[in-house]
Amino acid sequence: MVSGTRPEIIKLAPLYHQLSRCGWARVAWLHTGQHSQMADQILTCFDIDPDISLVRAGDSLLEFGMGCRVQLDALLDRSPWACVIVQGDTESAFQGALAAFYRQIPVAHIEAGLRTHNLLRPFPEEGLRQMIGRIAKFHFSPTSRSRQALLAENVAPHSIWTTGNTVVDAQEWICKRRDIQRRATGRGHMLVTMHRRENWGDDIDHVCAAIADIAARLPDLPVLFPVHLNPVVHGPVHRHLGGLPNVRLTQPLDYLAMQQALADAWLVLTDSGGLQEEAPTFGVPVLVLREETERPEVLEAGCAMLVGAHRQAIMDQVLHLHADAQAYRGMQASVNPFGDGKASQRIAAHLESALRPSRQEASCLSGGSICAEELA
Ligand SMILES: CC(=O)N[C@@H]1[C@@H](OP(=O)(O)OP(=O)(O)OC[C@H]2O[C@@H](n3ccc(=O)[nH]c3=O)[C@H](O)[C@@H]2O)O[C@H](CO)[C@@H](O)[C@@H]1O
Repeated sequence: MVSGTRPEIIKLAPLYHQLSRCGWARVAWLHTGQHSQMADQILTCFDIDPDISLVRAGDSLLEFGMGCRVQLDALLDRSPWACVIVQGDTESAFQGALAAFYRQIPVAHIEAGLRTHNLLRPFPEEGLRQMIGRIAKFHFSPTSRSRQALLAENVAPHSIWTTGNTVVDAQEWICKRRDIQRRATGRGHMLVTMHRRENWGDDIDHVCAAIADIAARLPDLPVLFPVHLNPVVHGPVHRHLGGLPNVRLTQPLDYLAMQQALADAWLVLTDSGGLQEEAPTFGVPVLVLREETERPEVLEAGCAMLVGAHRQAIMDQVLHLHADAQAYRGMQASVNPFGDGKASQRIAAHLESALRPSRQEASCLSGGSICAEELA
């Protein structure tokens, strides 16, 4: 399993534990180092100690990607890997898939088929996810819509399984173990996160201006903003919002704290894919700080709305939901449209049926009595 960023670790962790328990497979967790501090928090949260950690070859995405490719190829050459599992749309996922593809090792793509069909938004994730979809052998799509997107790209139907998103499995995993439930009295806070590349620059300024407007108009509404460590985000957010009495800027939260923050939220403002999928678990409405989403299911379920990075649109929607209790209730999801918490079980079962050696092969592999001719 090859991953490197916070969201990948969260969405691969349930599958890692599922496969580690099943007995028919030996699973290795490879961390690429794309995220460091944010990744360490999450790995600890999910009791995962990587079997292999790459050395990050540089700060730019180019240097990182090149370093990944060289190290991954050497590692894949060393052992007879049956499959490389990647998740989503990051550089780590793409490099893991590409290195496996060049060695003709089957690639299993988790969260396959999400599309905005706009290669510039999100950039470069939309392109990376499509390219992984081109070279993967096993496609695990969260919803029927993502399955349809793969079929429209001529991905073979028998190589696609619709399983739900493992993000809901991860929530269930942590909520059971750490007793996450709503503890806020009263309305709760407005939770804000931003990190997407296409929002960098003016868009961050516009969103921060909207949050400052809201903080001034609704002084009794606490705002919680865990600020992504990337300096392109961290700088402007602290410049615009630092020092406002009802806006709390924090370090990125560990996963446990983030789920508790979601459970206690009145409203979520985010450009995060994962948060669009997680908020419905707690029935919290989402205003998506993007022009499009590869999660239209959340819009169709009525529990999220696109507001882009438009200062006035963000302000209007927040004030509307704050004033109109009926409109707010209409956005509170009753079920999560992205999954039922059993996606990792389904994925593990499909991988077993596709990869587990037959009895004969297993015997031959272990040097047993059955010989190669019988296998032939
Ligand atoms: C285009 C797009 O949408 N791509 C997505 C992107 O992931 P994302 O947009 O969801 O990224 P983030 O928002 O960084 O992560 C979110 C997770 O992090 C937790 N979190 C957040 C803040 C914090 O302070 N503490 C935390 O614990 C939070 O609960 C959630 O689970 O890449 C993934 C990998 O390829 C893809 O799967 C995924 O489609």
